Amino acid sequence: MSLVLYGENFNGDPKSAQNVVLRDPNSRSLVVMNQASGEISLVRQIRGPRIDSKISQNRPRLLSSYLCPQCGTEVGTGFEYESSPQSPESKSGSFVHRNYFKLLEQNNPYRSQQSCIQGLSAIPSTLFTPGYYRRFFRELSLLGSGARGSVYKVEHVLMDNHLGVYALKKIHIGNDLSWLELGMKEVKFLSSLTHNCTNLITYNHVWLEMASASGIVRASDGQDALDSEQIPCIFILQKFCPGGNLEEVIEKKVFGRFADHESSDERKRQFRLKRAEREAGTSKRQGLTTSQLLSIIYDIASGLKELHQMNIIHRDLKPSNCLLSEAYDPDKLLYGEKSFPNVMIGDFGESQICGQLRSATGATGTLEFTAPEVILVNTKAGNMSASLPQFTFQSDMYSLGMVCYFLTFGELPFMNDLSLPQLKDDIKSLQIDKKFLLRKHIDLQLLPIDPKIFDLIEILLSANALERPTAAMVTNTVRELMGEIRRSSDSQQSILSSADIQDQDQLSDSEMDESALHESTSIKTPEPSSLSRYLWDPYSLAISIFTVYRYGRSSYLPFLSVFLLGMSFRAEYRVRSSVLVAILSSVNLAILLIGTQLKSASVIELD
Ligand SMILES: Nc1ncnc2c1ncn2[C@@H]1O[C@H](COP(=O)(O)OP(=O)(O)OP(=O)(O)O)[C@@H](O)[C@H]1O
Repeated sequence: MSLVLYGENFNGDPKSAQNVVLRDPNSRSLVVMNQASGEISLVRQIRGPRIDSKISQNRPRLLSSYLCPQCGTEVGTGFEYESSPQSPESKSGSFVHRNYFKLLEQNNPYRSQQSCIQGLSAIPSTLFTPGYYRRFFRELSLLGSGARGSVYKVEHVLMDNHLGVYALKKIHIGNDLSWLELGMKEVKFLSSLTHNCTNLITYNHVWLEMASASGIVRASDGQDALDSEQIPCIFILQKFCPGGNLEEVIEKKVFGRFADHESSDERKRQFRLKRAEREAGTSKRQGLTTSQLLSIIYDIASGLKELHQMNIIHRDLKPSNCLLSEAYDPDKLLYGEKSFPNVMIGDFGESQICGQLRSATGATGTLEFTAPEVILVNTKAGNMSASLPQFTFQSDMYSLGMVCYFLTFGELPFMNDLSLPQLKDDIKSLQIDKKFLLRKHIDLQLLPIDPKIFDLIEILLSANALERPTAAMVTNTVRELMGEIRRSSDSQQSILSSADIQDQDQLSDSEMDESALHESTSIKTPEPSSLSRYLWDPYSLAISIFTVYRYGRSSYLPFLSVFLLGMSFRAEYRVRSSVLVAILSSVNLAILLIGTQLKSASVIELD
């Protein structure tokens, strides 16, 4: 997609044609590039309709006035620009041209000043872009650190204007071409995602720059050993996901576990809260609901499907590499039309093209999520790449199965603190079947879920790679399951609305899941309220008729009995009135027995 700017500035002379390379609706700014000179300038909207509101209404053309923030002159009154309506960015109102950050790099006046890296022999100095990071970005916070580098939340700043938030991965490569190669591998895969994928993290730009080595090597006294050192780094700018990673969200917000970095006050507060809930009997069952699980599995499988269609094997799929497009709130039921925020797969540092031979180092992704057939046991040094078991699309599907297991139980099927060889043995001998999963789910007293999810986990974690479904098959299965749940909740809702509107108001997501669970297991266990309806109602009717017939108006019992009968037909009193009807029938029975005994005693006396 491209935006073509025309209007006063475009007078038919192609030399003066301008391209909009970035549009930020928040600051009402456009960055425009002169096609002929490659020069970049920033303009801000001062008059006219808001650019985001109009674009979202699918109105392709706008008339606006813009101000040059540098000299303050009003420029381009009457600018019009067009946007392709199918562009995903145009829906959200923001737009970043694919080459925008590259264009900025070319506009960087410091590009030629590379004296500081002349001493480096291995990496050619022409590959560096000194000052680019400091000039165009402001570091907001550290998002996390992985095996190869740290990820920061950064704000893109141009001429003191804030133009969007990004995630920036900084990998210290030192003076080592092999590390550079590894870093570039990630970029190569990221850059093959040319279109905007809903379930894959897209990348914006990559460059090399010298950066502080602070925090990399610490001396024994805890001080930074390389504090003042500047070492070569690879910077990878990518889409920022505000919801954080799936591992933290599941552990902390779904299963209520404490994070390592949580303060002791916060731990105490959460502990007290849980204890109070337990004592008050209000503690909720833990776990995700069926619809939430399906939503996450669908997103990750869709991301994998896209990757596999591009012939790429991810190789390191795990919850910490799955990022959320917005924050998860346990009290929120809907995120747009979904039951969980959109999940995107990131970190392509281990990815490879299908068929490419594995390196002889035998490196795997994170062991717990790695398929048993690609785990190396007793690998001899010098083993040839070709003789090593190779990663496949099916090994990615196994990782998806392990992610599903983690989402369902909040833990993995391996013991903690295993040594590496023990863990490898456990992975190789792992046998997961539906019975085991059902048992575990019951033992952990988690929220009820549709057992078809256990079928899915079982088949994805199959020891035989050929039995595992493809990503496309998983998305189809999940879509069907979602449809079934929707249909069952629709029919349940229509029954409820005709039977009892109040009950319908209280129907929660988890109750819908419970009904789906009963339906699909075909063990038709009636819920308590319907049990009482079928058992108690005819019984209470009979007992009331008997009480009225027996006592007439001579006692208060018939009145009480009719009152309770009426209550038992109201859903919200059904359970309690059943107890009262039971008391009433016991009282009736007692009076009947005492009466019979008194009668027979008086007959004996008379005799
Ligand atoms: N695009 C992003 N948006 C928001 N947060 C991100 C983004 N990318 C990464 N993060 C955060 O930074 C953390 C570190 O990411 P990184 O990919 O470097 O390592 P990792 O996947 O956690 O570990 P490893 O390198 O061992 O695979 C992630 O766990 C995530 O919380």
